Amino acid sequence: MDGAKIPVLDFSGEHLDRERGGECWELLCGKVREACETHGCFLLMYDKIPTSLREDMLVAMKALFDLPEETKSKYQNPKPYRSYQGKCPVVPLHESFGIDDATRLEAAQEFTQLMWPQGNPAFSEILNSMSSKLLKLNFTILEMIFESFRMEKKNYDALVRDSTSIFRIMKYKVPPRKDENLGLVAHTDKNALTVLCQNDVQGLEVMTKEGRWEHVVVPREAFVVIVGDALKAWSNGRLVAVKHRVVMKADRERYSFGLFSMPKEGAMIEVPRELVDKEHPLLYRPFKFADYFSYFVSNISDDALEIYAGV
Ligand SMILES: O=C(O)CCC(=O)C(=O)O
Ligand SMILES: [Fe+2]
Repeated sequence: MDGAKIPVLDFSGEHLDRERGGECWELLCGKVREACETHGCFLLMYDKIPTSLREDMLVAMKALFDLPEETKSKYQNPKPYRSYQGKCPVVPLHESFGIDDATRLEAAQEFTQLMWPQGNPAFSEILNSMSSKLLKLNFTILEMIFESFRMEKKNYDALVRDSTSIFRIMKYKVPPRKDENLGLVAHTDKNALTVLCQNDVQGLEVMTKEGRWEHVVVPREAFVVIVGDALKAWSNGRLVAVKHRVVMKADRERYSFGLFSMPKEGAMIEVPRELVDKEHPLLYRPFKFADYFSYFVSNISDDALEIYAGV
C-alpha cells in the first residue's frame, strides 16, 4: 500500500494575509477547492496554532484517558457521537469523547468539572483555547471554499451563523494482535468540515477514487482537513466526502483530536443556484441537516446521503 498523494497546503506566515497578499489568498482558495474536489482532504501547515498548545492538548488528553473508566463513563449525552465511548466491540482499540461547543468556556468548564470534580482549570483552558482556534481555522477554510466558488460573502456569513461544532478527543490503543488492528471503521464524516490533529503515531487511511486504501503520512506539525457529507451536498457533489478509517500498526498509542463544524439544529442544506448547471445537474434536494443525521444514525449506510437526499 502506497502513501496517499494528499496535497500539503501552507497557511503559515503571511500566506493568509489578504491585505498584503491578495493574490496569495486567491491562489490558496483555488488550491483548497482543488484539493477538496480531487481528494476530499488535504494536509495543512498552519502556524497560528502554537506547537506548545498542541503539545499541551496531547498531554492533557492523555491525563483524561488515564482517568478511571468509572469517571470517564460519567460523560453521557443523548446526542450521538458525544458520550464517552470505550470498549466498543466493533472498535475495541478506540476511546473517544465528543464535546459540543467547547469553544464556549462554560461548556469546556462543565466537561472538565465532570471529569475532575476537584477542579482542573488548566484542562478547560487548553480545551477551550484549542477548540476556538480550530473552529476559526475551520471557518477560514470554509470561507476559502465559498470564495473559490465565487459565492457572495453573505452566503458564508449565513453559514457561520447556522453552524455549531463538536470537539472530539480520541485515543487508539496498541492492538494486542497484529491482525486485529482496526482503530476506527471506514466512514465519511457527516458534518461540514473536519480539522484533525494527531500525535506522531500514524494510522489514518483514506480511500482513493479508484477504491484503494492509502495511508496518510501526517507530518508532525500538520493538520488534516476532511470534507464531510454536509459540504459535499451543499457543493452539489463537487467536493468529495472522502471515506477514511484508522488502522493501528504502531506499538505506541495514538491520540487525535478534531474540530467538526456542522449545521445547527434546524439548519437547512440547499445547493446554491450558482452550483447547478448543465454539467452539474442538481444532485441533492434541500434537507434539514439534523434530519439527515438522525436518518444516518438509525440506518447506518455508506450511501446514506445519496439515499436520503439524492434527487
Ligand atoms: O483519529 C483520526 O485521525 C480520525 C478520526 C475520525 O475520522 C473521526 O473521528 O471521524
Ligand atoms: Fe472521520
